[in-house]
Amino acid sequence: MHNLTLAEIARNLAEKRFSAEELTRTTLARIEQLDPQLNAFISVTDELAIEQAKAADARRAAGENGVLLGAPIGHKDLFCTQGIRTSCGSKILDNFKAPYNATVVERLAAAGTVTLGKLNMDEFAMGSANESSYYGPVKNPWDLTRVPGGSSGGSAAAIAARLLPAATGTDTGGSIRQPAALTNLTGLKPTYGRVSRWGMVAYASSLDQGGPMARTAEDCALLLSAMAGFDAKDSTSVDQPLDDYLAALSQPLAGLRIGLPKEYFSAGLDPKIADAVMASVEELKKLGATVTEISLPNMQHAIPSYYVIAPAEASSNLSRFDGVRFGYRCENPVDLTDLYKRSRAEGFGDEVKRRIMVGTYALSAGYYDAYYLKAQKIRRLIKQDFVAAFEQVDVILGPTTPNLAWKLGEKNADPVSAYLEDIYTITANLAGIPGLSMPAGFIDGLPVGVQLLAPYFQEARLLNVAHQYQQVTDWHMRAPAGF
Ligand SMILES: NC(=O)C[C@H](N)C(=O)O
Repeated sequence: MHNLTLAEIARNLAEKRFSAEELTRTTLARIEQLDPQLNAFISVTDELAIEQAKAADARRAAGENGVLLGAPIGHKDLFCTQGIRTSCGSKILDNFKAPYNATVVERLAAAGTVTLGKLNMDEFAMGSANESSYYGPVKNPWDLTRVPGGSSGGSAAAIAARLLPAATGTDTGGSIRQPAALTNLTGLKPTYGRVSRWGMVAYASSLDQGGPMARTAEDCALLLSAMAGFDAKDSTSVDQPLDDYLAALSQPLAGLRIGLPKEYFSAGLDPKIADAVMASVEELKKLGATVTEISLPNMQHAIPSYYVIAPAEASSNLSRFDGVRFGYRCENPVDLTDLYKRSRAEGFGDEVKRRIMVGTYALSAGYYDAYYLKAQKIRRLIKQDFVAAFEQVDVILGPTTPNLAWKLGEKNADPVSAYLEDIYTITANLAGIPGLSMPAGFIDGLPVGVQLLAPYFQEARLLNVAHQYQQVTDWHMRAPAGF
């Protein structure tokens, strides 16, 4: 059962080969048996899962047949779940039980999904290795001595190890696509505004976007269809009708114009990854795509501008965690200032503190123009690069990451080396365009991801290209040994 995709589960449930409750109990047993090796779950919500599974079976018995009815999923632990711990991977929210459900959680529950748990993540989604979590690092099922990527590393590890067929993630600067690449998954960051951010603990509000992670593009299409859409509770949600993501999957690729940005293949990219990416291009050509070299000249400024904008927004967003209203409070404060200071000093981890300091500095009087404003101007240039490129091509293709999954602890001494892992992914966040990572091969037993980028609101196109590629390749079907 554990190797089934969401689409296959839907067929089996419809044919009554097993019930949602049976599937849920089997999945819970597998999580209990195997998760200790991975640390992918912060909370396993077994009672809720059984309750939701029974409800899904009852809805099916009453004649409903939604594709996600009874589908097991997990949520990254920054989506608020009513009455259930929503920790954001941080000590400061370790005791926080959300009083309401995030829109994404609410919509997926209404579609009949069964929530098996809340998934580990980098603290406040800050990281690319899932090592900054208060609950300890997550291990990559392809090699337990390596990182799964981050910040949605728990979601990635759980799906790759077949503990779940699919999960939610969020992507502020690559956090869905980079862990998907490092664990052999398909992960989609939708256009900014396509998926509601209401009830998602905010990191960098102008960049954060929730999205699906699964093994196949088809499963991502199934999840996105339920997650996405206008939400009046999120002021940046865009009121535009959803495309039919499932119908789009079967479009032939004949005539598809692919752009390869020369900046994505320059120094810094592992040459073996470059070879795997070019092999995927050859497959797409066989499906009728044409290929042109393009340029995204401002890409080199993406990391510096992201690491001003994201910490600046984080320093503002995280000011609400003060020991008074939410979460952790220090013991025996002598006065209010002491309460603030010690609650935050004891509650936040090192990476979060580093970013709060950088962000506060960048926003402080006298430095705002030099850093934040300049970074915003660069952001505009990056967006214009994409707009110009998409006049020539339909999708942009390149590596998702410059390296394969690295050893746990390897980049801890030098945070900037981890920041550089986001080099190919964060431009999509800065511009707000959608991006997808799909499995494209292995090097020394470790997965390689290929990234596809498309114009605003063309998630259907990304899913279509990935699905067609997955019809002629089987990388996405490979499972790690031992899982
Ligand atoms: N949240 C993300 O998208 C991850 C990114 N590596 C960051 O640390 O900001």
